[in-house]
Amino acid sequence: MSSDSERFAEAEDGGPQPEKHCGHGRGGMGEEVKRKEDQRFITGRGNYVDDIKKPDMLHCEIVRSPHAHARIENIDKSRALDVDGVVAVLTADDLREYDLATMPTLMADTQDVLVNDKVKFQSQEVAAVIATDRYTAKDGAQKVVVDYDVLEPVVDAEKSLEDDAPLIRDDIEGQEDNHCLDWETGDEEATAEAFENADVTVKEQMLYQRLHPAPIETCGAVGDYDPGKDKLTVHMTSQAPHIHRTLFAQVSGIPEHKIRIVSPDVGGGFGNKVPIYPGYVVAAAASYVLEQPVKWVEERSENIQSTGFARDYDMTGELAATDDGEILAVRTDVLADHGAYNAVAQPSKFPAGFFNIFTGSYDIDTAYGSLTAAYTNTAPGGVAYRCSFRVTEAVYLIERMVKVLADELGMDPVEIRRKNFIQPEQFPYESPTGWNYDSGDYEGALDKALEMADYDHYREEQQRRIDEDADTLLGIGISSFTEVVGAGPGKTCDIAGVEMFDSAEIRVHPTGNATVRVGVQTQGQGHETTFAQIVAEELGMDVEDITVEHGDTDTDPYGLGTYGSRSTPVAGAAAAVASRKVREKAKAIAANELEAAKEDITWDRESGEFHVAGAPDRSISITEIAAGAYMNHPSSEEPGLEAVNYYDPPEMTYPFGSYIVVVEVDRETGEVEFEKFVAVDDCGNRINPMIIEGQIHGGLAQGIGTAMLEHVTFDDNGNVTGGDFMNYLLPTSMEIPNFETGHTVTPSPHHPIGAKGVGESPTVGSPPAIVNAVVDAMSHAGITHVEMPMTPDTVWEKLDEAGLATDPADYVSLEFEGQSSDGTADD
Ligand code: PCD
Ligand SMILES: [Cu+]
Repeated sequence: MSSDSERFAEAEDGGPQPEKHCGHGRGGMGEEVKRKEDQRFITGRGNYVDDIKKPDMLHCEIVRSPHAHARIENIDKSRALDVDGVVAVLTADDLREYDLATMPTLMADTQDVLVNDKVKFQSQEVAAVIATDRYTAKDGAQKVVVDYDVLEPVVDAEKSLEDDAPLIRDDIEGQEDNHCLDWETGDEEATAEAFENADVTVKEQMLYQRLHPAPIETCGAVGDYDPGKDKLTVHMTSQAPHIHRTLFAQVSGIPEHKIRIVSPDVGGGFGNKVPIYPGYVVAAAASYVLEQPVKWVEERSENIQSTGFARDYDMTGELAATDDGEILAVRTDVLADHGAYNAVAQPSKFPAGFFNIFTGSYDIDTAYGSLTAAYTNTAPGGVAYRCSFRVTEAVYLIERMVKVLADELGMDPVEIRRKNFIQPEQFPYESPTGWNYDSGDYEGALDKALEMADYDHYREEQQRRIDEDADTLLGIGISSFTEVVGAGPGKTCDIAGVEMFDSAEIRVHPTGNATVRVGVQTQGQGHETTFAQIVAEELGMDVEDITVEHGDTDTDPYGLGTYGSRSTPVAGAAAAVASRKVREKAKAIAANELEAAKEDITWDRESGEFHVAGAPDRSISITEIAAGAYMNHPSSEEPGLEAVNYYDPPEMTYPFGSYIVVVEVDRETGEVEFEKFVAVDDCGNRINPMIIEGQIHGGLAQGIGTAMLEHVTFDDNGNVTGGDFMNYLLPTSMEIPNFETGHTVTPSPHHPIGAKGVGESPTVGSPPAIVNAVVDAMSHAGITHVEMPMTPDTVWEKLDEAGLATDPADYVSLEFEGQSSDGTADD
């Protein structure tokens, strides 16, 4: 560990800490503490929204449109109301009375809670049936008769922008076509000039297909209005409870202090649980109106078909370079499908998210990007699926283009990266599109990955197979990505106007243990462990003596929630700063107890104790100090021992990594198998290496799903043809290879404990490595790109195009050998 920790000096009393804290054994920074929360999860004692039971609780089922585009002519509730046990049927007309027929999206568009007039995507929410149990609610939902005037749908962004496309948003005044927004970044003229003067230019079009984040737990809510206290409690699957409370207050007119949002255990979020969905509003509104708790929980296909999708960026990338591989400029143009409403989930001043980080890990002088977004008759979305607001799309673009350029120049993709990397001494580095990278050592991570992957050996093996015309081809793909995570600062990043800071509150109790409350919300990341580790490190406490709470707006300090890998960069910083505030006060109490001056008290990180300078034997632990704070507090201080910090980050953090993937491509079937999968990540100082390892494994699995299997598809009638797990293919353990992980440590210079986020890195970084590998297997025959998901038929078509496919006739005759023409075995 020493070489890592030598990279930075430990600032006096609390600067960035070495990666592994020499094992003082209290479960602080760098220790592989087992996850505290797993005790309840693995013994079946988790408490998810659907586990919540309330006396007199009603159940809600949503009636959804079978059509993608249709005007509602009539809704007949009567047969549903006749069903025994059905209590109410709600439509937009009922919600309008309470001003709840529509709700704002995160980008300030207006979305129907229940369809007001016109259905705009298949599975849109039309009516809600409330009944005494879920089965009765479902029976009732089937008896709601809706008359639709079916309209022509358009589910393709390019077609939706054609002149004769049907108008989707006739509810927006003055809207005459399906154009949603335009955006641009960088210097168009300078970029055009660089392209004109370059030795070489390359261009490639690539679709980052529509994906579904697919958490194990679907979305759900229990609305619970208490007329006695005039208070509305909503238990819901939320990645951002506080901002959801603020939005609920703004939409409903109920004062914010009369609303409590509780996010209990959440079974995966992945960005899917950032937006507000109509179901939440309906459950809350129904409980308010009926004065009884109302539960709504989605089914799987409802979740896939109607909640926030991700990506759907059709991108054109271009690079301009010198003959010897120096990249001079990047240009990109994007056609984005935003679905029926502009409901992308990102800071409000960033209509294309953080896509303009598309210069990646490279020191490129000139860049220009433009984007057009369109409305289509598909569910709204553009959520940051394991992605810091479109950084995934940006990383895919640049890492694919670097491979395209390397092939064009006949250069090794390693060499071209080395030639263009931003160098360690260039940090802080300002990119041509205005990003301020905090720190990085890209070559260090790549070198480590190359060594782990046995790169040279696989290059030789690749050539051998080409020379010998072998049945399988080998491909080696690299991705050296940079992420940008930890939104704020508040002055540039906000959600619905609220600045993106985060918070932590620490209360040390009289007997020496502590409760920590944070404004972020875990969905499986292990915050109950890692936040306790930060406080244990900073206060010299044992990790077992610290309980972390989150997800209750009545008790936790206000925060913006967990997504965009922001918990560690922002709330993690708040936890460290709050701890240091407690430590300051602890010094005053220590001085009182030890009968010394406060200025003479120092804190020793190793022992976790406070002592009088120059007299290490006169020391006192945080437990004794806690007692002193309540039982013998100095007159200079208030009693008690607690602190709160609201942290507005000065900058985001820039984790990075290098992934190397080796694949074998079967020339006969187009099947791709993973030979080797190496992932080297750098997230600065590491809190819990075991949790990080888990984060990387999970995220790589999702990267493989993206590259190989997943796609939400539609037919021309607007039917979702990829809307259930029979058709939307998630990877299982069968498809996942053995991962070899490694790390380097480049601390964030501005973060109180030198940490950067890591949760998204593997999903952001791996798809281009995988695609680069498959392309690499065929690039000697002129193939420059393969679209995701790279199913066997997609790959086989490319093999065929390149003249590399084994004759399909051989394949067919082999298959039917020994069989008679009617398909029965002839023995
Ligand atoms: N340096 C460092 C960093 C980090 N860490 C750790 O790791 C984790 C993570 O972190 P981060 O990066 O900060 O992040 P967060 O914020 O916490 O989280 C978030 C992420 O996370 C991930 N992961 C996960 N896991 C799980 N289990 N589940 C889930 O759901 C999930 N999701 C996903 C996503 S998608 Mo978005 O929302 O789309 O935007 S974003 C995201 C945590 O526990 C922490 O503490 C450590 O240790 N160290
Ligand atoms: Cu994205």
